[in-house]
Amino acid sequence: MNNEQLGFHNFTPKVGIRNSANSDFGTLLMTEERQKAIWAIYVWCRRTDELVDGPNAMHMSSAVLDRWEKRLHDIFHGRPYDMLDAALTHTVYKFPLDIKPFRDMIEGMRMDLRKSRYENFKELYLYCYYVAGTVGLMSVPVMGIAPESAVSAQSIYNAALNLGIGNQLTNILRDVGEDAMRGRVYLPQDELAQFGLCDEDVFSKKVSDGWREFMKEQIARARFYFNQAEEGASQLDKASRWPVWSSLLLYRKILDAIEDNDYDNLTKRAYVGRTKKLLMLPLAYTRAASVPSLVFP
Ligand SMILES: CC(C)=CCC/C(C)=C/CC/C(C)=C/CC/C(C)=C/[C@@H]1[C@@H](COP(=O)(O)OP(=O)(O)O)[C@]1(C)CC/C=C(\C)CC/C=C(\C)CCC=C(C)C
Ligand SMILES: Nc1ncnc2c1ncn2[C@@H]1O[C@H](COP(=O)(O)OP(=O)(O)OP(=O)(O)O)[C@@H](O)[C@H]1O
Ligand SMILES: [Mn+2]
Repeated sequence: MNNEQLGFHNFTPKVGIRNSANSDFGTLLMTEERQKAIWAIYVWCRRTDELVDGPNAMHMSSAVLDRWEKRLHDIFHGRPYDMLDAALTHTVYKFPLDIKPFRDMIEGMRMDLRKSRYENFKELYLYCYYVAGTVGLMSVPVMGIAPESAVSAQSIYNAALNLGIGNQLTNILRDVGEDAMRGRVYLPQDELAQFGLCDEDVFSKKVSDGWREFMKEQIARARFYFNQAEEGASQLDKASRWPVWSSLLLYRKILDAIEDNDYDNLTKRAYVGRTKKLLMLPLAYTRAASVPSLVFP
Protein backbone atom coordinates (compact mmCIF):
# COMPACT_ATOMS: atom_id res chain seq x y z
CA MET A 1 0.00 0.00 0.00
CA ASN A 2 1.50 3.33 -0.86
CA ASN A 3 0.93 6.78 0.46
CA GLU A 4 -1.42 7.83 -2.24
CA GLN A 5 -3.63 4.81 -1.69
CA LEU A 6 -3.85 5.81 1.93
CA GLY A 7 -5.02 9.23 0.96
CA PHE A 8 -1.92 11.13 2.04
CA HIS A 9 -1.03 13.58 -0.64
CA ASN A 10 1.43 16.36 -0.17
CA PHE A 11 -1.42 18.61 -0.78
CA THR A 12 -1.47 22.06 0.67
CA PRO A 13 -3.86 24.53 -0.93
CA LYS A 14 -2.32 27.93 -1.62
CA VAL A 15 -5.56 29.71 -0.87
CA GLY A 16 -8.27 28.57 1.45
CA ILE A 17 -11.30 27.45 -0.51
CA ARG A 18 -14.38 28.45 1.38
CA ASN A 19 -17.82 27.13 0.90
CA SER A 20 -21.10 28.40 2.19
CA ALA A 21 -21.34 25.76 4.88
CA ASN A 22 -19.50 26.19 8.14
CA SER A 23 -16.41 24.52 6.79
CA ASP A 24 -13.12 25.76 5.51
CA PHE A 25 -11.21 23.45 3.22
CA GLY A 26 -8.05 24.20 5.18
CA THR A 27 -9.51 22.79 8.36
CA LEU A 28 -10.01 19.50 6.57
CA LEU A 29 -6.28 18.97 6.24
CA MET A 30 -4.37 17.44 9.08
CA THR A 31 -1.78 19.61 10.77
CA GLU A 32 1.78 18.94 9.74
CA GLU A 33 2.49 17.50 13.16
CA ARG A 34 -0.31 14.96 12.71
CA GLN A 35 0.74 14.09 9.18
CA LYS A 36 4.26 13.40 10.38
CA ALA A 37 2.97 11.29 13.23
CA ILE A 38 0.78 9.17 10.93
CA TRP A 39 3.74 8.87 8.62
CA ALA A 40 5.95 7.59 11.46
CA ILE A 41 3.32 5.01 12.41
CA TYR A 42 2.92 4.01 8.79
CA VAL A 43 6.67 3.51 8.38
CA TRP A 44 6.84 1.36 11.49
CA CYS A 45 3.89 -0.76 10.27
CA ARG A 46 5.43 -1.12 6.84
CA ARG A 47 8.78 -2.20 8.26
CA THR A 48 7.07 -4.69 10.53
CA ASP A 49 5.20 -6.15 7.56
CA GLU A 50 8.42 -6.17 5.51
CA LEU A 51 10.02 -8.44 8.08
CA VAL A 52 7.66 -11.23 7.04
CA ASP A 53 6.79 -10.19 3.48
CA GLY A 54 9.84 -8.28 2.30
CA PRO A 55 13.08 -9.25 0.56
CA ASN A 56 14.66 -10.30 3.86
CA ALA A 57 11.76 -12.58 4.77
CA MET A 58 13.92 -15.70 4.42
CA HIS A 59 15.92 -14.54 7.46
CA MET A 60 12.71 -14.39 9.37
CA SER A 61 12.35 -16.23 12.63
CA SER A 62 10.65 -15.72 15.94
CA ALA A 63 14.00 -14.46 17.26
CA VAL A 64 13.91 -11.63 14.71
CA LEU A 65 10.42 -10.68 15.85
CA ASP A 66 11.52 -10.83 19.49
CA ARG A 67 14.33 -8.39 18.69
CA TRP A 68 11.90 -6.17 16.78
CA GLU A 69 9.64 -6.12 19.84
CA LYS A 70 12.54 -5.23 22.11
CA ARG A 71 13.35 -2.44 19.70
CA LEU A 72 9.73 -1.26 19.84
CA HIS A 73 10.03 -1.10 23.61
CA ASP A 74 13.15 1.05 23.22
CA ILE A 75 11.36 3.34 20.78
CA PHE A 76 8.64 3.91 23.36
CA HIS A 77 11.23 4.56 26.05
CA GLY A 78 13.11 7.25 24.19
CA ARG A 79 15.85 5.02 22.80
CA PRO A 80 15.39 4.92 19.03
CA TYR A 81 17.82 2.76 17.08
CA ASP A 82 17.74 4.63 13.77
CA MET A 83 16.20 7.70 12.15
CA LEU A 84 12.91 6.00 11.28
CA ASP A 85 12.55 4.76 14.85
CA ALA A 86 13.30 8.29 16.00
CA ALA A 87 10.30 9.58 14.08
CA LEU A 88 8.11 7.23 16.12
CA THR A 89 9.84 8.14 19.40
CA HIS A 90 9.03 11.75 18.60
CA THR A 91 5.42 10.78 17.88
CA VAL A 92 5.13 8.94 21.19
CA TYR A 93 6.40 12.08 22.89
CA LYS A 94 3.83 14.27 21.13
CA PHE A 95 0.73 12.05 21.19
CA PRO A 96 -0.70 9.68 23.80
CA LEU A 97 0.10 6.44 22.00
CA ASP A 98 -0.30 3.08 23.70
CA ILE A 99 2.29 0.39 22.98
CA LYS A 100 -0.33 -2.41 23.05
CA PRO A 101 -1.54 -2.23 19.42
CA PHE A 102 2.10 -2.07 18.25
CA ARG A 103 2.95 -5.22 20.21
CA ASP A 104 -0.20 -6.85 18.87
CA MET A 105 0.82 -6.15 15.29
CA ILE A 106 4.09 -7.99 15.92
CA GLU A 107 2.01 -10.82 17.37
CA GLY A 108 0.07 -10.85 14.07
CA MET A 109 3.34 -11.36 12.19
CA ARG A 110 4.15 -14.29 14.50
CA MET A 111 0.75 -15.73 13.72
CA ASP A 112 1.31 -15.32 9.97
CA LEU A 113 4.60 -17.22 10.33
CA ARG A 114 3.16 -20.23 12.06
CA LYS A 115 -0.22 -20.41 10.36
CA SER A 116 -1.36 -20.60 6.76
CA ARG A 117 -4.95 -21.76 7.25
CA TYR A 118 -7.86 -20.37 9.27
CA GLU A 119 -10.46 -22.83 10.52
CA ASN A 120 -13.24 -20.29 10.97
CA PHE A 121 -13.98 -16.58 11.00
CA LYS A 122 -13.15 -16.30 14.67
CA GLU A 123 -9.55 -17.26 13.91
CA LEU A 124 -9.41 -15.01 10.87
CA TYR A 125 -10.84 -12.09 12.82
CA LEU A 126 -8.07 -12.41 15.37
CA TYR A 127 -5.46 -12.27 12.61
CA CYS A 128 -7.20 -9.23 11.07
CA TYR A 129 -7.23 -7.51 14.44
CA TYR A 130 -3.53 -8.13 14.91
CA VAL A 131 -2.34 -6.88 11.53
CA ALA A 132 -4.94 -4.23 10.70
CA GLY A 133 -7.40 -3.46 13.51
CA THR A 134 -4.31 -2.38 15.44
CA VAL A 135 -3.59 0.30 12.81
CA GLY A 136 -6.94 1.92 13.57
CA LEU A 137 -6.19 1.89 17.30
CA MET A 138 -2.73 3.40 16.73
CA SER A 139 -4.16 6.19 14.58
CA VAL A 140 -6.99 7.56 16.75
CA PRO A 141 -4.79 9.27 19.38
CA VAL A 142 -3.06 11.15 16.54
CA MET A 143 -6.17 11.94 14.53
CA GLY A 144 -8.00 13.16 17.59
CA ILE A 145 -11.67 13.09 18.48
CA ALA A 146 -13.87 16.06 17.54
CA PRO A 147 -14.38 18.30 20.59
CA GLU A 148 -18.09 18.47 19.74
CA SER A 149 -18.41 14.68 19.60
CA ALA A 150 -20.90 13.38 22.10
CA VAL A 151 -20.20 9.67 21.77
CA SER A 152 -17.87 7.61 23.92
CA ALA A 153 -14.20 7.36 23.04
CA GLN A 154 -14.64 3.62 23.18
CA SER A 155 -17.17 3.58 20.38
CA ILE A 156 -14.77 5.62 18.25
CA TYR A 157 -11.90 3.22 18.90
CA ASN A 158 -14.28 0.45 18.01
CA ALA A 159 -15.08 2.10 14.69
CA ALA A 160 -11.37 2.54 13.99
CA LEU A 161 -10.82 -1.12 14.76
CA ASN A 162 -13.64 -2.03 12.38
CA LEU A 163 -12.13 0.03 9.59
CA GLY A 164 -8.90 -1.91 9.96
CA ILE A 165 -10.78 -5.22 9.91
CA GLY A 166 -12.75 -4.17 6.82
CA ASN A 167 -9.53 -3.15 5.08
CA GLN A 168 -7.78 -6.39 5.86
CA LEU A 169 -10.75 -8.55 4.83
CA THR A 170 -10.83 -6.61 1.57
CA ASN A 171 -7.08 -7.10 1.12
CA ILE A 172 -7.55 -10.81 1.63
CA LEU A 173 -10.44 -11.04 -0.84
CA ARG A 174 -8.52 -9.08 -3.45
CA ASP A 175 -5.37 -11.20 -3.08
CA VAL A 176 -6.80 -14.73 -2.93
CA GLY A 177 -5.01 -15.75 -6.14
CA GLU A 178 -1.69 -14.18 -5.14
CA ASP A 179 -1.76 -15.61 -1.65
CA ALA A 180 -2.55 -19.06 -3.04
CA MET A 181 0.68 -18.92 -5.02
CA ARG A 182 2.50 -18.53 -1.68
CA GLY A 183 0.55 -21.52 -0.35
CA ARG A 184 -1.64 -19.37 1.86
CA VAL A 185 -5.42 -19.45 2.15
CA TYR A 186 -6.76 -16.79 4.50
CA LEU A 187 -10.41 -17.69 3.85
CA PRO A 188 -12.28 -19.47 6.65
CA GLN A 189 -12.12 -23.22 5.96
CA ASP A 190 -15.53 -23.99 7.46
CA GLU A 191 -17.22 -21.38 5.26
CA LEU A 192 -15.49 -22.71 2.14
CA ALA A 193 -16.85 -26.14 3.06
CA GLN A 194 -20.39 -24.78 3.43
CA PHE A 195 -20.23 -23.88 -0.25
CA GLY A 196 -18.77 -27.25 -1.17
CA LEU A 197 -15.35 -25.66 -1.66
CA CYS A 198 -11.86 -26.44 -0.37
CA ASP A 199 -8.22 -25.39 -0.83
CA GLU A 200 -8.08 -27.31 -4.08
CA ASP A 201 -10.70 -25.03 -5.61
CA VAL A 202 -8.57 -22.07 -4.66
CA PHE A 203 -5.40 -23.56 -6.14
CA SER A 204 -7.08 -24.69 -9.35
CA LYS A 205 -8.28 -21.11 -9.91
CA LYS A 206 -11.64 -22.05 -11.42
CA VAL A 207 -14.38 -19.53 -10.78
CA SER A 208 -17.50 -21.66 -10.31
CA ASP A 209 -21.01 -20.63 -9.31
CA GLY A 210 -20.27 -21.96 -5.85
CA TRP A 211 -17.23 -19.72 -5.67
CA ARG A 212 -19.32 -16.70 -6.68
CA GLU A 213 -21.91 -17.41 -4.01
CA PHE A 214 -19.18 -17.86 -1.44
CA MET A 215 -17.56 -14.59 -2.46
CA LYS A 216 -20.86 -12.71 -2.20
CA GLU A 217 -21.02 -13.57 1.46
CA GLN A 218 -17.40 -12.66 2.09
CA ILE A 219 -17.88 -9.29 0.39
CA ALA A 220 -21.04 -8.62 2.39
CA ARG A 221 -19.09 -9.23 5.58
CA ALA A 222 -16.31 -6.83 4.61
CA ARG A 223 -18.95 -4.19 3.84
CA PHE A 224 -20.51 -4.74 7.23
CA TYR A 225 -17.23 -3.69 8.87
CA PHE A 226 -16.94 -0.60 6.67
CA ASN A 227 -20.48 0.38 7.60
CA GLN A 228 -19.64 -0.01 11.27
CA ALA A 229 -16.64 2.28 10.78
CA GLU A 230 -18.61 5.07 9.07
CA GLU A 231 -20.23 6.67 12.08
CA GLY A 232 -16.95 6.77 13.93
CA ALA A 233 -15.17 8.48 11.06
CA SER A 234 -17.47 11.47 11.44
CA GLN A 235 -16.61 11.73 15.12
CA LEU A 236 -12.92 12.30 14.46
CA ASP A 237 -11.41 15.71 14.65
CA LYS A 238 -12.51 17.59 11.58
CA ALA A 239 -9.02 17.83 10.14
CA SER A 240 -8.58 14.06 10.21
CA ARG A 241 -11.81 12.98 8.59
CA TRP A 242 -10.85 13.55 5.00
CA PRO A 243 -7.99 11.03 4.77
CA VAL A 244 -10.04 8.50 6.71
CA TRP A 245 -13.08 8.93 4.47
CA SER A 246 -10.87 8.73 1.40
CA SER A 247 -9.34 5.48 2.51
CA LEU A 248 -12.70 4.05 3.55
CA LEU A 249 -14.37 4.84 0.24
CA LEU A 250 -11.39 3.69 -1.76
CA TYR A 251 -11.10 0.36 0.00
CA ARG A 252 -14.78 -0.21 -0.37
CA LYS A 253 -14.43 0.34 -4.11
CA ILE A 254 -12.09 -2.64 -4.26
CA LEU A 255 -15.04 -4.80 -3.23
CA ASP A 256 -17.09 -3.32 -6.09
CA ALA A 257 -14.18 -4.10 -8.43
CA ILE A 258 -14.24 -7.76 -7.37
CA GLU A 259 -17.93 -7.85 -8.28
CA ASP A 260 -17.16 -6.15 -11.59
CA ASN A 261 -14.69 -8.96 -12.28
CA ASP A 262 -17.59 -11.39 -11.80
CA TYR A 263 -15.94 -12.57 -8.56
CA ASP A 264 -12.78 -13.71 -10.28
CA ASN A 265 -10.21 -12.95 -7.60
CA LEU A 266 -8.35 -16.15 -8.45
CA THR A 267 -6.79 -15.06 -11.73
CA LYS A 268 -7.42 -11.32 -11.56
CA ARG A 269 -6.47 -8.58 -9.14
CA ALA A 270 -9.33 -6.15 -8.53
CA TYR A 271 -8.20 -2.68 -9.36
CA VAL A 272 -9.73 0.76 -8.85
CA GLY A 273 -8.76 3.03 -11.72
CA ARG A 274 -7.50 6.56 -11.41
CA THR A 275 -10.72 8.11 -12.68
CA LYS A 276 -12.83 6.25 -10.16
CA LYS A 277 -10.44 7.30 -7.40
CA LEU A 278 -10.67 10.94 -8.42
CA LEU A 279 -14.45 10.78 -8.65
CA MET A 280 -14.52 9.53 -5.10
CA LEU A 281 -12.69 12.54 -3.63
CA PRO A 282 -15.63 14.98 -3.68
CA LEU A 283 -17.72 12.40 -1.85
CA ALA A 284 -14.96 11.98 0.76
CA TYR A 285 -14.92 15.75 1.08
CA THR A 286 -18.68 15.98 1.60
CA ARG A 287 -18.60 13.25 4.19
CA ALA A 288 -15.67 14.83 5.97
CA ALA A 289 -17.34 18.23 6.08
CA SER A 290 -20.57 16.93 7.57
CA VAL A 291 -21.40 17.49 11.20
CA PRO A 292 -20.99 14.46 13.48
CA SER A 293 -24.27 12.90 14.43
CA LEU A 294 -25.07 12.99 18.09
CA VAL A 295 -26.41 9.50 18.21
CA PHE A 296 -24.29 6.47 17.62
CA PRO A 297 -26.00 3.33 16.41
C1 LIG B 1 -12.87 6.25 13.78
C2 LIG B 1 -12.11 5.84 12.59
C3 LIG B 1 -12.87 5.21 11.49
C4 LIG B 1 -10.80 6.07 12.56
C5 LIG B 1 -9.89 5.75 11.50
C6 LIG B 1 -8.88 4.72 11.92
C7 LIG B 1 -7.91 4.39 10.83
C8 LIG B 1 -6.99 5.44 10.35
C9 LIG B 1 -7.90 3.16 10.33
C10 LIG B 1 -7.00 2.76 9.23
C11 LIG B 1 -6.93 1.30 9.15
C12 LIG B 1 -5.93 0.84 8.12
C13 LIG B 1 -5.43 1.72 7.03
C14 LIG B 1 -5.52 -0.41 8.21
C15 LIG B 1 -4.52 -1.01 7.29
C16 LIG B 1 -4.86 -2.43 7.11
C17 LIG B 1 -3.86 -3.15 6.26
C18 LIG B 1 -4.07 -3.12 4.81
C19 LIG B 1 -2.86 -3.85 6.85
C20 LIG B 1 -1.82 -4.60 6.14
C21 LIG B 1 -1.27 -5.72 6.75
C22 LIG B 1 -0.66 -6.97 6.27
O1 LIG B 1 -1.42 -7.51 5.22
P1 LIG B 1 -0.81 -8.33 4.02
O2 LIG B 1 0.56 -8.76 4.33
O3 LIG B 1 -1.83 -9.34 3.67
O4 LIG B 1 -0.82 -7.21 2.92
P2 LIG B 1 0.23 -6.78 1.81
O5 LIG B 1 0.05 -7.79 0.74
O6 LIG B 1 1.57 -6.79 2.44
O7 LIG B 1 -0.19 -5.39 1.42
C23 LIG B 1 -0.52 -4.53 6.50
C24 LIG B 1 0.34 -4.39 5.31
C25 LIG B 1 0.10 -4.14 7.81
C26 LIG B 1 0.86 -2.85 7.72
C27 LIG B 1 -0.06 -1.68 7.65
C28 LIG B 1 0.25 -0.58 6.98
C29 LIG B 1 1.55 -0.44 6.28
C30 LIG B 1 -0.72 0.57 6.95
C31 LIG B 1 -0.47 1.57 8.04
C32 LIG B 1 -1.30 2.75 7.79
C33 LIG B 1 -1.33 3.84 8.58
C34 LIG B 1 -0.55 3.97 9.81
C35 LIG B 1 -2.14 5.01 8.14
C36 LIG B 1 -3.58 4.96 8.59
C37 LIG B 1 -4.22 6.24 8.28
C38 LIG B 1 -5.18 6.49 7.34
C39 LIG B 1 -5.61 7.88 7.16
C40 LIG B 1 -5.80 5.45 6.49
N1 LIG C 1 13.88 2.01 4.69
C1 LIG C 1 13.26 0.87 4.95
N2 LIG C 1 12.09 0.61 4.34
C2 LIG C 1 11.44 -0.51 4.57
N3 LIG C 1 11.86 -1.47 5.40
C3 LIG C 1 13.02 -1.26 6.03
C4 LIG C 1 13.77 -0.09 5.85
N4 LIG C 1 14.87 -0.17 6.61
C5 LIG C 1 14.78 -1.32 7.22
N5 LIG C 1 13.69 -1.99 6.88
C6 LIG C 1 13.23 -3.28 7.37
O1 LIG C 1 13.33 -3.27 8.76
C7 LIG C 1 14.18 -4.33 9.17
C8 LIG C 1 15.04 -3.87 10.30
O2 LIG C 1 15.73 -2.74 9.91
P1 LIG C 1 17.27 -2.47 10.23
O3 LIG C 1 17.65 -1.23 9.48
O4 LIG C 1 17.52 -2.49 11.68
O5 LIG C 1 17.97 -3.71 9.55
P2 LIG C 1 18.43 -5.05 10.23
O6 LIG C 1 18.26 -6.08 9.18
O7 LIG C 1 17.73 -5.26 11.51
O8 LIG C 1 19.98 -4.82 10.45
P3 LIG C 1 20.68 -4.07 11.69
O9 LIG C 1 19.68 -3.99 12.80
O10 LIG C 1 21.84 -4.94 12.00
O11 LIG C 1 21.07 -2.74 11.14
C9 LIG C 1 14.97 -4.73 7.96
O12 LIG C 1 15.25 -6.10 7.95
C10 LIG C 1 14.05 -4.37 6.81
O13 LIG C 1 13.20 -5.45 6.45
MN1 LIG D 1 2.24 -7.84 3.78
